[in-house]
Amino acid sequence: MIADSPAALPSQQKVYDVVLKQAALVEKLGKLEKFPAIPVTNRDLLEEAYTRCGEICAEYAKTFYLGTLLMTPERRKAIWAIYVWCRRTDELVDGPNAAHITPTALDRWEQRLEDLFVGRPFDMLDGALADTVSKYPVDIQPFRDMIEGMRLDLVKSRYKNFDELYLYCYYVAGTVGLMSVPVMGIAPESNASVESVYNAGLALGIANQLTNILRDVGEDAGRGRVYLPQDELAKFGLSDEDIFAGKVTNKWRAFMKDQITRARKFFKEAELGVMELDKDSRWPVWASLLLYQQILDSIEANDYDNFKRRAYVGKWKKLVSLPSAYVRAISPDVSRLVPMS
Ligand SMILES: CC(C)=CCC/C(C)=C/CC/C(C)=C/CC/C(C)=C/[C@@H]1[C@@H](COP(=O)(O)OP(=O)(O)O)[C@]1(C)CC/C=C(\C)CC/C=C(\C)CCC=C(C)C
Ligand SMILES: [Mn+2]
Repeated sequence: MIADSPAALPSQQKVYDVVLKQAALVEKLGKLEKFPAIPVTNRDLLEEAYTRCGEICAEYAKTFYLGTLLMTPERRKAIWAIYVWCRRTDELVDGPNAAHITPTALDRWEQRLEDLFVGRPFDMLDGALADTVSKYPVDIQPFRDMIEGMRLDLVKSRYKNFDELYLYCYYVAGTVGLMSVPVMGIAPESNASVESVYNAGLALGIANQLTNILRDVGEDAGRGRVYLPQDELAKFGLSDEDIFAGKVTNKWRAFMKDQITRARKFFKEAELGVMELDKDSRWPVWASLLLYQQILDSIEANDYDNFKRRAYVGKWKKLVSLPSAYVRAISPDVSRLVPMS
């Protein structure tokens, strides 16, 4: 779906404005690493902060961490800093203290974000991100929007239609694509327009989140949450009651096939952009794309029982995917995205 086409959903058009703003920032400031870094008074402390970010990343996302080791040291540190900020943001609503999180706490977290973007970090992990955003053309809006997604999670547990769900997926995951592309960099030989590459990054976030949602249907239902479009459930003769009953019926299988097809379309859209990224950034992206896609295969292999069986990608399959991602990352390819005008 071309987000600026008349057929696009209102939420897709709204999100596309953020893509355009981010792309304009990159074009205005140059594609990469042209920023003077904010003066850092204690370089050792900053290095320590980045090291800690790397450790957290390795602890929570081992495969992804391995992928980042192929990136240049500067980019890898920046991606770790972004990862840690995202992880901490998600932990606010999903972590051990989630029951105590109020909108005011999220407002405070957002104030910390605003502060770090102007070079006033609250703690050392914020300090790493402050350094990153001073070096790369990263816009603050996707970060604000991720917090908005967490706000939504505090008050909303049903999604009327895909338009509403798309916006949620953008907030909590599409934003990650928009935060990461400026660091990963667009290949100097790429003929694609900046916004088409950002759009592909956004699509990867959306695809990942749709996959997350489909994998976690049973777990989310256990928390009283249904992250599925209510109108589409109704179209298949299903309702919340069926989700809470957790029985795999033919109606459920048909509904799930439809949802999986949609998630795969977003993965396809994302694939087009990976080859436009800087060469040394492609491998971790391919790896995450291939691994996440396999979760959809696993749901199918479980005969669509995402109520009681958790779809996962086994160690062996993960291992096999890594060289395959590597081969894709190094193979020469011609641009298939919208060329620069
Ligand atoms: C051109 C092109 C294709 C560029 C690639 C752009 C790119 C790097 C996109 C990354 C997409 C990505 C990994 C999105 C993350 C989606 C995700 C899993 C979001 C999760 C949200 C909340 O979901 P929920 O609570 O339902 O799920 P859990 O049960 O908690 O799992 C998140 C947890 C939000 C927080 C996100 C992160 C911690 C991941 C942040 C990742 C990075 C900054 C690194 C991304 C880089 C690579 C190489 C994958
Ligand atoms: Mn979470």
